Formats: sequence, C-alpha cells, structure tokens
Amino acid sequence: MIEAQQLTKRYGEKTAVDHLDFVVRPGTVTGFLGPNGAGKSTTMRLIVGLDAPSGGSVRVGGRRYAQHAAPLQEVGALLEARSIHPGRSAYNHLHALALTHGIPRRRVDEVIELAGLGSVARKRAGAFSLGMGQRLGIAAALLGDPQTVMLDEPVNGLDPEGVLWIRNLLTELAAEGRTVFVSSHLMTEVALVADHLIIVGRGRLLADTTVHDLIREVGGDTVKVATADPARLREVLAGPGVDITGHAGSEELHVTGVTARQIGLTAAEHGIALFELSAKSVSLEEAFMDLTRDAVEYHGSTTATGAETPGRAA
Ligand SMILES: Nc1ncnc2c1ncn2[C@@H]1O[C@H](COP(=O)(O)OP(=O)(O)OP(=O)(O)O)[C@@H](O)[C@H]1O
Repeated sequence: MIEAQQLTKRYGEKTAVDHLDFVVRPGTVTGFLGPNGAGKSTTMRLIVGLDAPSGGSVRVGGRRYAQHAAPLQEVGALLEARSIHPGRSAYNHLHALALTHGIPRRRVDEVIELAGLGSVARKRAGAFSLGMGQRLGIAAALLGDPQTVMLDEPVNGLDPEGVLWIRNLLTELAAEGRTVFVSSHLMTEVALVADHLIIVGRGRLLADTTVHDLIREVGGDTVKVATADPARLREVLAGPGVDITGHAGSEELHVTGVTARQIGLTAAEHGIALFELSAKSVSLEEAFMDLTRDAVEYHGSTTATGAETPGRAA
C-alpha cells in the first residue's frame, strides 16, 4: 500500500507535485497517468526517498521508505534514470545488488529468467538495447521479491512482445496480492492492465477513479440502437443498472449498462427488428485528454487535441 498525504515538491518557483492525496492498494494494478511534466516521476522519486518532499508525506507499507529495514524487499522500483555500470554484465549488476541487500544468489537467476534475459545476462549492460535495459531494470525491481512494485513508464522502448510481457507481469504481480503502481502518459496502454487510475496534471490530482467509472462518466459504454419497436425493446432490456433514453416517436434509443452484443441477442430473442446497433466511440484517450487538457505544458502548434503528443506538431 502506498499512501500520499498532501505530498508536495517544489523546485524553486516550480511546484512539481502539489498537495497530492492518494492511496494505492494491493491486489490490483493502479495506473499513474498524466501528460509530460505532470509530476509522475517526481512523485515516484519521493515514494522511494530519492527526493525529500517540501511538504506532506508518503508512506509505503505504513512507513516512510527510509524507515524500512530492508527497503528493496519492501518496494521494487524502476525509475527513469537508470544507474547501471555500462561495463558490467546484467548478471553482475544484479548479483552486486543482491549481495548488498542480503538477497540470495538464486534469486538473481530467478529474476533473470523472469525478465527473459537468460541469453544476454553475461553481456555488458552498456551494449543493451533500450528494451533490454528496461527488462534489466524490471529484474532489479523484482530482485527483493517486494510487496510493492513501482514502475515508471515501463513499456518505453519495448517491442510488442515486450509490451505484452509487461502487461502479463503486472497482472500476475497484482494477482499475487502485491501493490502495483505504474506510470504512463498513454491512457490506452494503462487501461489494458489497470483497474484503478490516479490522474495528475501540473502536479495536482485530477482524478482518482477506476477505468470502469471513467468509461461510464464519459458515456463510453452507451450503445445507440434504432429499432422498429422502441417501446417493446425498452421493456425487454429494462433491468438494474440499465438506463435507456430516447425521444418520443423516434426509432432511436441510447442504452447504457448493456453491451451492444447483449442488446442484439435480446432483440433477436424477442423478434424485434433492429436497424442500427453501435457502441458510442468516446474513447478513454479522449476522456483523458479532456481531463488533462489544461494541464498540458506544451501544445503542438497545429494539433487541436495535442494532449497526447505535446510538442509534436503534425
Ligand atoms: N530536479 C528538478 N529541478 C527542477 N525542476 C524539476 C526537477 N525535476 C522535475 N522538475 C519539473 O517538475 C515537473 C514535473 O516533472 P516530472 O518529471 O515529475 O513529470 P512527469 O509527469 O514524470 O513527466 P514525464 O512524463 O515527462 O516524465 C516538470 O515541469 C519538471 O520540469
């Protein structure tokens, strides 16, 4: 569990993290989202004590990071700035880390295997691709078999196979009951693995929600349906959690709480003809951009909705 209370970090005039309150719970993947410069990396550095807060506090497993007797066994973190001696092999890097933290040698072999680094473990880490380096960073984060795992933009530089590997890994770690906190500036990526979302912009908390609720809020689960018999369709679809709207005399209905597939099946079962059946296409990405629009530091000069790729003009 990670608990931030009024967590604040100022660098001179700049407030990178601004009175953040949030809780990251075990047993689920929590996505930490925000556009570039939102304060995600700074927050993560504060969590593992690499930076001291200017105000407020953050605890991991009920204590400040520095108060843990064996921090690597408590929190495993992959942060953006990696400090691996380029001349050292992946194996030696992990082994040295294990030695200084009282972690048995067999755990080094385990994490090398887990990270898919078996064939390159004896090569110089300096020659690693970005993706390999990322895998090595993750292997190091998992070395202490920590209860809390925190990864800053872990899919950066990974190929599609690597991305899939990360997704499965995060899901497994959460299923084992660990606290998994993962940052990204890509909503679509996070939505594939996270249930819980903490969204920040300019250091402030913009939303503390679930993927499910966010989709609901933006109407992303609304299905548009046109039918010969709207009154009858309303009747057969009615149920708890189902909301149906439509103008009197119109063939068109907007339904939430039931999938397009369920609507189609129910209509067929009752012999009701449908002329149109389509899920509304408000995407999570759009919802995210709406939420963070004012918090984006650099807008592209020619992109109207530049939140996703700030500064990258079309
Ligand atoms: N050491 C520092 N000194 C001065 N300003 C800093 C420092 N570290 C971060 N900042 C500023 O604080 C803000 C938050 O930065 P941070 O790196 O935490 O954001 P982020 O959400 O991780 O962004 P990104 O996705 O680009 O990594 C930025 O405006 C950044 O320039």
